[in-house]
Amino acid sequence: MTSAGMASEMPRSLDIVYVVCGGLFLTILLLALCQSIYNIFFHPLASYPGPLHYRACELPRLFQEWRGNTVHRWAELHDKYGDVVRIAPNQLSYISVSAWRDIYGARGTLKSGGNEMLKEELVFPGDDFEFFHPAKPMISCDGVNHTRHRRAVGNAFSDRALRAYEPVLVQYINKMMDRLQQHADGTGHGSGLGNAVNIMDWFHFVMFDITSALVFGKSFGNLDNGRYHPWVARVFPGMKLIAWSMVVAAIPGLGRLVSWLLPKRMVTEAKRHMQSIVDMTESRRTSILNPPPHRHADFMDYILPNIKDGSHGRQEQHKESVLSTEELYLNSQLLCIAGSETTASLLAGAVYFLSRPESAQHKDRLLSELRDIFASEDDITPHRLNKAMHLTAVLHECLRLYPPGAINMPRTVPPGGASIDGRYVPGGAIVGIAQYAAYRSATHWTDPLVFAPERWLAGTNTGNKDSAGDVGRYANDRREVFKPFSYGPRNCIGQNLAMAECRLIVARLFWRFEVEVLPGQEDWVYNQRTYLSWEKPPLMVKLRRRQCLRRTDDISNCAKAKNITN
Ligand code: HEM
Repeated sequence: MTSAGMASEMPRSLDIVYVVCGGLFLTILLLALCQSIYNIFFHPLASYPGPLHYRACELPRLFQEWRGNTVHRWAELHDKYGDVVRIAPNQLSYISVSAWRDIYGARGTLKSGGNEMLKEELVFPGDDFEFFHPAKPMISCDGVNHTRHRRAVGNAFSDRALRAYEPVLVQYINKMMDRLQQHADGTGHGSGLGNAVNIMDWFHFVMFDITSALVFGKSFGNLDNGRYHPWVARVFPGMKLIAWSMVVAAIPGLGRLVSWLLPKRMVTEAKRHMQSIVDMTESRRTSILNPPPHRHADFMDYILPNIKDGSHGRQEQHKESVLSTEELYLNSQLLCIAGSETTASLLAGAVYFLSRPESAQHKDRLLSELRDIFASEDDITPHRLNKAMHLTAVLHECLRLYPPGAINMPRTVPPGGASIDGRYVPGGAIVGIAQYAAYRSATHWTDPLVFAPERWLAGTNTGNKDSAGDVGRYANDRREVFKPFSYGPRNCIGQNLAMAECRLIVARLFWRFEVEVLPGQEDWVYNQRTYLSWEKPPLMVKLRRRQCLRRTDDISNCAKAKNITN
């Protein structure tokens, strides 16, 4: 072919490319339009309310997930549309009391003829992050396996077991208090400068240390070193990565692509992260043969008798309380993260809310309650803290305004469909409760945005005005909607432990220190994004040792002493 001929061929082939691409683009656009019209007018969920673009296509929800803005956005939508909102073509979000029972309540497994809601699994782009397939941790396995997991792990959370763990809690909380004391005295090192401390870090340190001590019999050593153990440090970016991966995997075709494009370094890191869990679990397992002196009680005392190598997948064992070694590893990892990150959020919430100027009366009331029960800080024990009703009310109020499990916990409606809130929802739809929205909805709460621990004491009080305010004002609050540890067979297995840990830490922290949140953090809880859990920025506080550390100290002298030291 001559060069002139080639030149005339080139534009013609370019034209063809343009026409094909243009045609393809128009076809995709047309298909998307048809799909959107179907979603809006003919989809089985078409009669549910929600913004037009959310009902039409999946992208607005995915966009919010990517931004980590779902909890705030769903709260706005519930304020506008009511108890149920269609947040995506096939997805409903609820905030009503009865939806808790309908979605998360026991309904019998599909296998046994029941119609349980199916737990949405985390969908990763590719198989690189699926360790020990087909084994799964208890939080994401199917209903039948889940019963087996709960039986195998349940005894580790009995009242008797929790009492056996008390020395572990006290040991690590003492360590944290000592380190914070150094900061208050201006001699501290590690996460903080002088008496200004990033308390968020210290809450992560203490919670990951306690939980690792309970899972592996040995802590991560965050408190000793005053910094994050590398395993813990990788948890937070890891959660963001998983949240983003789930967004990408939800777009057809993109999941595989991203799995190919993911830097190999990330996959290697994830493998190394899991390998550390395997090593630590195995080290705890072999320590049975040669137990260290003064070994403390831990979860494994109760779980290890239920581990049988190679048991996974054997049908007859579904009914028993037997786990495979792989399931043990996956549950160890789950316990480490679920037991630490959540409690650290609650503790930070408590510091934030109690330190606000308008909360002074709640803090005073908390201190006087503690002084009524205990003579000194050394007297404060987890068991005796059960009596501290105001302290529990404070923690409930923090869980309401800043629930650690804020994101919707999705479930898939089983094939036959189900009735939720008295309305039929077809099989395959994804449903969930928006806790953050439910706990700040004016339809459920009086003064929903006000931090008012007394609302939790209303049931035990006649509504008289007392030093903490008018408790009767909150008599009509719908406290039944408040389930920060979820509900039903898959609720939080660690809730009693979590409350015991947080009661002990908050009581001792406020007993010993004046805690002041430094200026510029007034919106600390309100501006956070969520990637599976809250993405918590530093919470800078100033700590000052109180002058009155025993019940017998005269409170009026304390006030004077405080003014002098300030
Ligand atoms: C304030 C602290 C905590 C909060 C608010 C909390 C909240 C929750 C919620 C909402 C769930 C249900 C998740 C879902 O259905 O997807 C859950 C499950 C779970 N939590 Fe907690 N949690 C806390 C502390 C703990 C602690 C201390 C542990 C253990 C040491 C723990 C271990 C677990 C486990 C293993 C599950 C999965 C249970 C199952 O699937 O059967 N959590 N938690």
